[in-house]
Amino acid sequence: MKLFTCKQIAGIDQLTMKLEPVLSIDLMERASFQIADWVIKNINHDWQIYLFAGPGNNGGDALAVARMLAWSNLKCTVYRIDFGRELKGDPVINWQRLEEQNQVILRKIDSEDSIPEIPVDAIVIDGLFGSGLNKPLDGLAKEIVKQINRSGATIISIDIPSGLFGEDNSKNDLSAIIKADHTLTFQFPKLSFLFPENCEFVGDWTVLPIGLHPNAIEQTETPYHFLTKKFISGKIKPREKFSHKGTFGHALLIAGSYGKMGASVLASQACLRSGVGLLTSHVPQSGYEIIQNSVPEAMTSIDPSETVFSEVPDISRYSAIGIGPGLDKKQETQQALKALLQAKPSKLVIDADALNILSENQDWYDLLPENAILTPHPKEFERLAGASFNSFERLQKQLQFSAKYKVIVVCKGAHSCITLPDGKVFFNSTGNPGMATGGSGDVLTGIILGLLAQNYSAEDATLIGVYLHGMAGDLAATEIGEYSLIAGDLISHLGKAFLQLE
Ligand SMILES: NC(=O)C1=CN([C@@H]2O[C@H](COP(=O)(O)OP(=O)(O)OC[C@H]3O[C@@H](n4cnc5c(N)ncnc54)[C@H](OP(=O)(O)O)[C@@H]3O)[C@@H](O)[C@H]2O)[C@H](O)CC1
Ligand SMILES: [K+]
Repeated sequence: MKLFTCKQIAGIDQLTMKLEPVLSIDLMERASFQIADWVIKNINHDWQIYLFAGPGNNGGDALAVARMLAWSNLKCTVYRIDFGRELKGDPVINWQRLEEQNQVILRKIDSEDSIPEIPVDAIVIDGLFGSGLNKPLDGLAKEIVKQINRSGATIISIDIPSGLFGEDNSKNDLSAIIKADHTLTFQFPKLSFLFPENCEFVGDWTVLPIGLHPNAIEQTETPYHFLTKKFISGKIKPREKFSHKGTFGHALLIAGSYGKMGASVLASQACLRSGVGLLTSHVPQSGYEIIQNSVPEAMTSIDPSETVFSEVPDISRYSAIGIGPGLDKKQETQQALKALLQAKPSKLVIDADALNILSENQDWYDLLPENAILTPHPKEFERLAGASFNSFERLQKQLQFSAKYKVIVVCKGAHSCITLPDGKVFFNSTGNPGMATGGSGDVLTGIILGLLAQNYSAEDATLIGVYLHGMAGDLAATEIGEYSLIAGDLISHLGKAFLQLE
């Protein structure tokens, strides 16, 4: 699914009105109906509903929602912020319709004294400001937001929590943003919803389709995408009847050191469960028995060192290479990593300690092969590319890094963010907090490696791998919950995840 900036969404609205055609008031009615329908299905009908309406179309939505909730006899009071300016456009029509309906209590807020006290067992519907916010909230608007946040009531935001920008909140006043329990957003999630620091404002979010015109969406260019099941399913290649293990590639995994062999075991198992034909796991001598016993399906390549990776094996036989999990950062490992990069492997995944070694040797970045896949978590990315003030700034750094070194970067987390050298950005839609546990990243490396070896392009191996990894986590969580989830559960649910994509 494409993701757009708020400005672009306004453009898509305009195009929809022209192409469908539909009047703006009717588009507002359609959008508001979706909100009202969700509210009616999801809230306790005995509770008082406080609707807050701002001066623009977000406020217009709130007014229409109030009228629709009254059809179902819900107890609604509308508070319309009054900056002393006349309402304009569609909100005027919706105000008049509410007056005519005469079933909803209508109040205006024109000073701090007129801001209501809101009881805890109330529902607040926040239609103060939406995608048309043009500066941080202050004055009366900020006071209303603070009062709503203080109330402890259940807050449902229309389209976007009031005060939050759809993209960059680096310069925003964070004390002047609604902290919603639920955000009901129109047609597309906004970029800022995907950044962890905004979770306290956005709460749980739901996308409500409002029938924006497919041609308008198609015509509007964007670098931002949200991974969907349909998109990923379309990338999975069927396994042909006459294929054999040679058809599905031979992966080399360089992982594990004395005391950290679990990383090699997990990544090896995940690689095999991702459909690779053959896997060779390169391990130090002390890891030989461990890997043979734990992953009998894998072949082994044994390093001369007893404890760490110290020498690159002949890489010519392998279709893809993965390096990093559990490697440690000993001097001989650092030199061996450099030698591997100098050998210019054509398909490479780099994770964990291999990334940490790189960040301590930044002059090696130029050795990175084109389309190498780097899978840092935010801290590892910070070591690679420097600190960022927030996730939006980090995304800009990530894009620069991908473009400069022509590599794919996966910044792992909730909604893992993937950047490509051509400037495209993909946010993942699968996964859950249960996956924040040791070994989860090793599993991802194994999956991506397995797909790369099967001759998926670096881009596809990354997108499918990230999505599958999260999906396996979601399937595991439905069976055992998030608390008890461990990395091994991701591997044992990979099969079911693949089945869902067929
Ligand atoms: N496709 C869709 O998503 C649809 C969305 N709809 C809804 O429309 C809003 C966007 O509506 P818009 O009128 O563009 O914007 P807002 O309602 O967010 O607010 C604009 C007004 O607010 C004033 N403003 C902006 N920032 C501030 C501020 N910091 N302090 C005070 N006032 C502010 C602005 O006034 P200016 O004079 O400054 O321009 C405007 O008066 C979207 O979010 C959806 O809810 C449609 O209903 C259906 C299609
Ligand atoms: K809002």
